[in-house]
Amino acid sequence: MIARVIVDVPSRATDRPFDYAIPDAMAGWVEVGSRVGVPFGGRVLQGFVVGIAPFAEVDARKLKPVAELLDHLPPLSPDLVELGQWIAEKYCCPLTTALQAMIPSALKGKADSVVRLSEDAAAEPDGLFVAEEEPWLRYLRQQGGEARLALLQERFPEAAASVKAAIGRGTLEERVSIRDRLAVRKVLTVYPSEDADAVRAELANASARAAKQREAAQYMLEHAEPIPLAALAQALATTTGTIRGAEAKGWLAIRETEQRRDPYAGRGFGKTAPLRLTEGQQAVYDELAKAVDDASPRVFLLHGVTGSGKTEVYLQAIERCLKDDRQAIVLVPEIALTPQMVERFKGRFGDAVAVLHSRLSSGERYDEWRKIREGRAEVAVGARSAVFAPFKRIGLIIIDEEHESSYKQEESPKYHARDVAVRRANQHGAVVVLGSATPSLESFVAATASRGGLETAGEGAAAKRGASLLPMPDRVAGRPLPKVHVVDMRDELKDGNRSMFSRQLHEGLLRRLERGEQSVLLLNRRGYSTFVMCRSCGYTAQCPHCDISLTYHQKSRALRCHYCGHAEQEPKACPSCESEHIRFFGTGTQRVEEELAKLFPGIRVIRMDVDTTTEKGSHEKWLTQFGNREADVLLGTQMVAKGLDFPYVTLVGVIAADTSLHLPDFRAAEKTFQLLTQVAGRAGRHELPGEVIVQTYNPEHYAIVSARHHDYASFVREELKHRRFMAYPPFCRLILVTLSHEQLALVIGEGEKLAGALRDLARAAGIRGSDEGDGSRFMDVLGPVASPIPRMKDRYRFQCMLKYRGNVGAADLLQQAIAQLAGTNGQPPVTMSVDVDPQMIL
Ligand SMILES: Nc1ncnc2c1ncn2[C@@H]1O[C@H](COP(=O)(O)OP(=O)(O)OP(=O)(O)O)[C@@H](O)[C@H]1O
Ligand SMILES: [Zn+2]
Repeated sequence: MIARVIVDVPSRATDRPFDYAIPDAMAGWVEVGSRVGVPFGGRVLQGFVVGIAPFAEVDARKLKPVAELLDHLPPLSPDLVELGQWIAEKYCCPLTTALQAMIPSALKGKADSVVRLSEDAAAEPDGLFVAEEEPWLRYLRQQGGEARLALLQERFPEAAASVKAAIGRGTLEERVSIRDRLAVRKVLTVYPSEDADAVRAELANASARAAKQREAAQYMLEHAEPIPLAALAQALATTTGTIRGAEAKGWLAIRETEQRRDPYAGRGFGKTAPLRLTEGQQAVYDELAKAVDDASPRVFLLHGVTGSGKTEVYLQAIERCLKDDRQAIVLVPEIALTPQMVERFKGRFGDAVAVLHSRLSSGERYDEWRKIREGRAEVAVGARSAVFAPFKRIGLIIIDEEHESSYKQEESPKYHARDVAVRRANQHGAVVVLGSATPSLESFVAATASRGGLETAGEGAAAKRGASLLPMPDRVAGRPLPKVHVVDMRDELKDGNRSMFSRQLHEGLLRRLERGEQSVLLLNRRGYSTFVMCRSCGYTAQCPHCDISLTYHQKSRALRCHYCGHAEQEPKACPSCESEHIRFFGTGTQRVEEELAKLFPGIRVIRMDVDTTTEKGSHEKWLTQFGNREADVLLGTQMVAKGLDFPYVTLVGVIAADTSLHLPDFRAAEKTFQLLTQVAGRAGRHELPGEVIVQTYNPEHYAIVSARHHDYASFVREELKHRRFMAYPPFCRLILVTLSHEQLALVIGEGEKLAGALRDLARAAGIRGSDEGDGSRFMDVLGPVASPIPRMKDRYRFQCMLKYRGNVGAADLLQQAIAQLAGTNGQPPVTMSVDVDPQMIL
């Protein structure tokens, strides 16, 4: 049999399967999805098996064999391999990049070639046909018979030929060594002897000298439960050596066993019972339950206002799915993976829940992933990549806060978890639930297009099959949505208030302090920067490697570049005019914190932003403290806007609603509306009524007006008008290509060539521009133009944008165009990064 293998070299030239013979010893073990080591270009590389075939496409005698099989259980299943192929095509990336994205990082590791003396050769030096005194052989023996091939070649360049010859004869075996060999944590564990009676008899006769060994044996007889060696030694106040002595006598056994790392070990999750659903919840649940039972792929958009009880509906739908003996995946934004959220799922489904997110160590992630792979979990709760959870029979995939841009991966493969989920659900006959209080326009249009007759690009995730809209317009228990006040900051200035707090917000905070209630303050820092500017000449500090201002960090008194990490000391005088009137500008969370302390002496503030949440577990710690009412104010960036449910929060303040409104991004208004609605939803979720104060310089902007009235429908109506007029998604689709290189002229030249090639290809395929036909099927090639950040890490950046609609095969045309630019090595002379359906146009 033949294995068709994708080697782990992410380049265009190697992006196809290569055939290898499956040795007899591995027959039946090598499957689609297996990870193998294969000889490739003089080395042994890691690869994935993507096909098994009876015959090779090349001369079978020239075929090399698979060198080794790397796992007991294949890390990927055939359906995941197929999903990977779909991702590679749709998002224009090498297949190996797509497959690597599906496995935990502990399994990734760089593959290294290792050589080892074969057993025969080690026993019989003559078999090597190499003089025993050859330095490399001596070295290898000193190393216990094994060394990295690259290291051996580097140390003994003159011996390259004789090493190669030894490999050829098989006296030196070449293997792949991958770090994951260490990924499973093993501990030495003590087991009771299998023949307890014999041990008892011996203990009765043994001399008194081995008292501690007897004690250990006695302990194991009494407890009969395996215990880690170190723990037993500690419990008996003795050494591990003593216990090994008891093992030597046959009184107990010591074995290496795996120790599973459970990130939530030792934390009790109180078991919760299903709540009695409200009428609104029941109606939605009934629809979902029916679809889950049908087991045919469906997509639902659950549009439920904040606090409408979406999570309870998810929980009960999952329960239904598990009863049908199928598994469920729940995706939540990384930021929302708070203990609160995890608790709700663990509380309902206990140990059947595996949790996957980036704040776990890679070992913990690996163990949680294996819990799924080995069938010990039924529900996976996690961020974006949990969409690849290796379940066999998926019945339900839930995407909470489906509008969140963090579902789009920013590095290759640049996939959107929502689209991948819909595809995966099709493979499994599963139901997808997209839940949000503020659905993305793409999903909303897909769910209403069939009824409202809106013509759209029609290829979005939800549009594929036509999503069904499930509304939940009311909060649980008839609680009202909080009242939203909009404060015009221009009036504050006119009335002589120069503070960052309006009089109304100041007053609101004061009242909460008096009443012992809590407040959440949001400073949307995106688009903000705390930059350094000279008041005399207007100089601003720029990164020497990137065209972007440096950001001031007060703690270290340093200026840092957020793109390349460049750091420098805060200047004492302006480097340009030597004036001393140089200072930092902008309103970071740090400054708000200082201002709060000044205005409200004794106020207890928890600040949550990238600077205060880098440490593992810090995010949790802050929220627990706030939940225990150890602080009056929770101040932070976007991360305070999502998913939090605290009963004593009665005031939400938005310090500057405009910061995201004026970004050079066609989604700016949508992002602003979503953020305001989400953060407003944190107030008054329980008995105490809530109030929201939004400060802005644009009180008449429709994003702010609609948020003020909790009016999603009017926002969408207005926003769709703009999108249609500008021909932006969801009325078209986009592909962004960014070209980068150290040489400016080369970037521009290649950009021109790429755009030219694309236009020619489109014309040849009979695809017209947006201004030519009726607009139902077109493709425009925009650019090349300089990227919004035209230089990053000393590389110049230009971009081309494909704007298209209808079935034009844009990704395919792009691949062809890039291939035309490629040199003999298969790569174009500049770096090209492709982003299909970009979320950010930066
Ligand atoms: N059927 C019910 N009966 C009583 N309480 C409920 C019910 N369903 C949900 N709740 C409670 O209502 C509150 C809000 O529910 P939940 O957090 O699920 O809303 P949500 O729609 O997910 O909100 P958001 O989108 O704002 O995060 C929670 O405290 C939850 O325990
Ligand atoms: Zn920089």
